[in-house]
Amino acid sequence: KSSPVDLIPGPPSPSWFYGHMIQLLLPKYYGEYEYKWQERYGGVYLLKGPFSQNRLMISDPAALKFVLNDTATFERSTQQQAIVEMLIGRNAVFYVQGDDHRRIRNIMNNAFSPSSIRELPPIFKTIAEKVAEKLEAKIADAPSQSSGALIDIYHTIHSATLDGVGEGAIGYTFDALDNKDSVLGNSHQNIMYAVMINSWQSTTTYTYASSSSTMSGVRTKPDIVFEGIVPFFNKTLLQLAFSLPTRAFNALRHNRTTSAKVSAELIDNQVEALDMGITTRKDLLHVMVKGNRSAKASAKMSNAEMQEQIPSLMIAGQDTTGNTISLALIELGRDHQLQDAIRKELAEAYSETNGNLTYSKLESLLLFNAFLKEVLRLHPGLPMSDRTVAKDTIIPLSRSIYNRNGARISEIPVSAGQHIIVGTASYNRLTSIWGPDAQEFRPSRWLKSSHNIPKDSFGPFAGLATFLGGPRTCIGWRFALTEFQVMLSVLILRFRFTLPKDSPVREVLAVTLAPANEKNEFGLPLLVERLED
Ligand code: HEM
Repeated sequence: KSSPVDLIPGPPSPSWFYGHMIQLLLPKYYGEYEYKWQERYGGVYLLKGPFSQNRLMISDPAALKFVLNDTATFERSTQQQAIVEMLIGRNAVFYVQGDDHRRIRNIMNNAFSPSSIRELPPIFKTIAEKVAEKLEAKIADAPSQSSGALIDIYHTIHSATLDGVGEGAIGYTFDALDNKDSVLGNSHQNIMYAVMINSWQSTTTYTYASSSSTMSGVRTKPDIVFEGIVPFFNKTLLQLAFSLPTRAFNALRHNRTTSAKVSAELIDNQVEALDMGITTRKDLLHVMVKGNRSAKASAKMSNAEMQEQIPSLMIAGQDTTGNTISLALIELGRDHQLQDAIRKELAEAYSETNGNLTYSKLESLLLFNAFLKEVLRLHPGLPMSDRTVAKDTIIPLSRSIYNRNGARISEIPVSAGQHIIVGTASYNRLTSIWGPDAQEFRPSRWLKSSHNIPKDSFGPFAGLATFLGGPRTCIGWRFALTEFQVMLSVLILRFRFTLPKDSPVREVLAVTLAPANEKNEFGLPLLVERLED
């Protein structure tokens, strides 16, 4: 059956079976094809999914804003929903829709407000100090007597962000940096690898304790085909698939049971503490439970709902932040001049405040924050998302395009069922917004007084699509930013990072954007040198 989007131009499909999905999801480095397509076709073009299904790729600002603001018409895609349901359940904030979503977000938004986030820097600082100690220990162990060593920092950073989301968001101590095993940590790590590697055929379960081993993290061809097939599954078939006795599904089931149990305990502890009059905890779950108690009955979350937000926050908050910090260190490791300038700004602030870099002080650092914005622009943790059109509608464009018949169009009709790719990374590189040097990493662009946030921009931060926008905006963007500021400031003040000249590291898509070597193993070897105090 022909569809109105058939007339939208796009690159020729290399395969009926895979469509463009191998090029889009599994290129040698992320964006190898996508950014060229964008250059050629602009802010909206047509791609093919598995079995040549139409997939409308959108990075046009007006179109994206329209799609993201109307969550009733543009729902999270069937595939995304199926995966969230398997991983967490139907109460997860990612899964719920409409009034339930609004009610749950209201209670959660309160917990993620600036006043709660302001309390987090000391928590992040303790974690960052532990990272620094680990790096120092590795430098001390290095065979050469120099002040530096080649260290794969990837897993240390990931443990740090697991600890960060544990202590900052859900009030749980993973002690991942101390290589401690924790029930929730083990289980969480297993499913993340199960999902990221090869969700449906994984023969290995990884234990958190051995997470320093490297592993392949990108999606395989069967995953992509599976993703294409999921929309054709009905609920019964999906549930049947979920009960298959493969290791990956075992890990998923095990994790759901474990995290439900631990989450229930965490909430009980919070309630108990509140009953005893303890209201001084700083983690966001504390604020959530407190807010929920005082909310009126119709606005409350049930216990079952509250429980599913705990694994939701863990899944959303660890890899995204861990990878972004790693990718930020790559940029610093490539450019010592920039690194030195940021270090100078940080050192001045550090001495002015006697080493107490508060939330407001960190917010005031111009170059450091320009750098973070540029990292979030070019390395968005989730470089794309999906939506499914729930009812026929017309998407406006900020720039008209020519359709396949040569007619100029400034809007695109779409039918129910149409799959849309939300091109976050592509939007962040639009030359119409960011200028002719949009592809270049240049933090100074944010320092120009003439730099304007684009008029069609959306989203909570700096006109970037990185945290998306509309009612489903990333709830954790301020949490993430504060964590980056604190962790990176501690590390930059103490160490100099260098990316080796022949480094094979590149950016790949493994649900989130991650650094990987030529064998698709996650990792980031950097030369780390201890600086004089
Ligand atoms: C650099 C770090 C991060 C990036 C790039 C990021 C990006 C995103 C994006 C793109 C979405 C929307 C997904 C979609 O609807 O398709 C999202 C949603 C979400 N994020 Fe983040 N995120 C980050 C960090 C965090 C952190 C630290 C937390 C929590 C501690 C968090 C919690 C969430 C939650 C709960 C949602 C679901 C919101 C909803 O559907 O209402 N994120 N994030």
